[in-house]
Amino acid sequence: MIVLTFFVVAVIYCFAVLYRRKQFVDLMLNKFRAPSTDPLLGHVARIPPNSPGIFKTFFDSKEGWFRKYGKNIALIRPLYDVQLFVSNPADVEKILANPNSKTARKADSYFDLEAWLGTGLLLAWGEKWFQRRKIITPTFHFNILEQFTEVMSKQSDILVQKLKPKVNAGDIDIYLYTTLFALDVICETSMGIPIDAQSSPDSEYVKAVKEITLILQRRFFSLVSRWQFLYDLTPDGRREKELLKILHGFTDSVILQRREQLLQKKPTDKATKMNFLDMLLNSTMNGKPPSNSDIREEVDTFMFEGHDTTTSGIAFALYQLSQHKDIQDRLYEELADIYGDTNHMEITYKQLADLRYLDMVVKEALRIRPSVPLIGRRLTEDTVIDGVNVPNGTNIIIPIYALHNDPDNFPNPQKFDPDRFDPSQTEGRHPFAYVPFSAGARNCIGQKFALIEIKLVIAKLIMHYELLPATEQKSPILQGDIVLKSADGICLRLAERKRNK
Ligand code: HEM
Repeated sequence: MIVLTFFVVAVIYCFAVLYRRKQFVDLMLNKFRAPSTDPLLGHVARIPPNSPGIFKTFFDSKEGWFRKYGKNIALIRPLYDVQLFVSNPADVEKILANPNSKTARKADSYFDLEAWLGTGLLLAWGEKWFQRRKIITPTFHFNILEQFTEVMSKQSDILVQKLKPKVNAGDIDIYLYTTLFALDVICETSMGIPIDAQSSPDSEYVKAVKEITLILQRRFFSLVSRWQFLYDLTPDGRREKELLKILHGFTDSVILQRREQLLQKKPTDKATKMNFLDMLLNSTMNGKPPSNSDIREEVDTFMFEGHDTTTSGIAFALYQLSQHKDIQDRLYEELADIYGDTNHMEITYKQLADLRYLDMVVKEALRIRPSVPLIGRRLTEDTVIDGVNVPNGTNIIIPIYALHNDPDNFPNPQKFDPDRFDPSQTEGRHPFAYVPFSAGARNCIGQKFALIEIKLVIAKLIMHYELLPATEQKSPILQGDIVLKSADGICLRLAERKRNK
């Protein structure tokens, strides 16, 4: 009898919750435009079950939902779960620049990442986030970035050498090269551990990151993923566990090596004396040394955020240059004016600031193909969006890709045009129309680091090689697996740079 009563109460409770959620869905659909929904599956029934299909559904420049339904859309996931997509710059500003945003929670969907990244800086919120950000911020001080530039330069030279055999050798997938380069950079700079990924290209870690990000994207739309015990029984759930062993095993080994080096007081080299990992190992959290799991969650966060994002930024920028000879020539001229025709150029941190056209090229590359296509927040207070009072607790997704490719913000958005970022043309643009690194208190802590890395490697490659369009691939098939990627690689051809100076 007790069991039966419990069962009946539980069923009534579930129905009451669903009823309340349905009422909220109806309210949101009344206020925000969206395609028609299935009663149980919401919009998932209308979205193809594969990564490029999902991306196209939302972001296609002609047929995508943001073109059809406007800037702010209510997406309904199974069981009446509302995710409000907001891409009106004024509304984006309200969410990202909210003075309370330091305690802002990330959207619920981020917590699918928790098994991998723990509650490190990306997922943390409130006091924990505040303390961690304070400890980690000095890692990106000017003096340290200046030292990191030497490592980035060295790794760029290695990349140039690795690409030599590919000159006049047909199409290559440049993504495969930039991902190893970025992994080497993050390990040697932030962790103080050189891993030589560029010399051993079959990195298990890189493959595992690729696969887990795909799985996590599928999880966002899956019905069972809401219940961990059910999700664990699915093929994706089981595979995720195997991948986590590889990912955590890798970061554990990096931490261990660095601990041993520090104990023996033998820093690997001058350039990596002070780094992110040392800063963490020497820090105190709540008056105590950080535990192994405190350190690992931050290392996992940095390894992922610090390599997958820059990989995408570099690869898509090189792709755009291969497609636009005029822009590439102008960039080469700017570099050649400073470095002449030397193959052995050393670009310093200070010089990078003077390369204005390079800066515009990189900004435009991150506009048209932002490495992080979506970010999310959970409202911590009622907020008026588009004139509608959206209640505390609502999940908001900011589709950076849609914002950057909206003709109202950037006319003719599909055109790659670095001149958009000439200071004469940026006047009057809403400051929140362009947010590749997000904005506000929870912006990207690695922004400066990333920009140096991207600029340096592009400059070195352009000085050595001419980038030409691929013969086979028409245009990369985009997919947003947390970080923007391409289903069929990012292809181009290389030729020896013809010196004209
Ligand atoms: C092109 C390169 C990069 C892009 C486009 C990028 C973009 C972003 C964006 C959009 C966010 C906000 C995420 C959110 O709101 O959920 C973010 C956060 C973050 N990024 Fe980056 N990122 C890049 C490179 C890096 C690098 C190189 C590092 C580390 C060395 C890094 C570390 C982080 C961390 C730790 C956070 C969380 C910050 C916080 O919440 O306090 N990122 N990044």
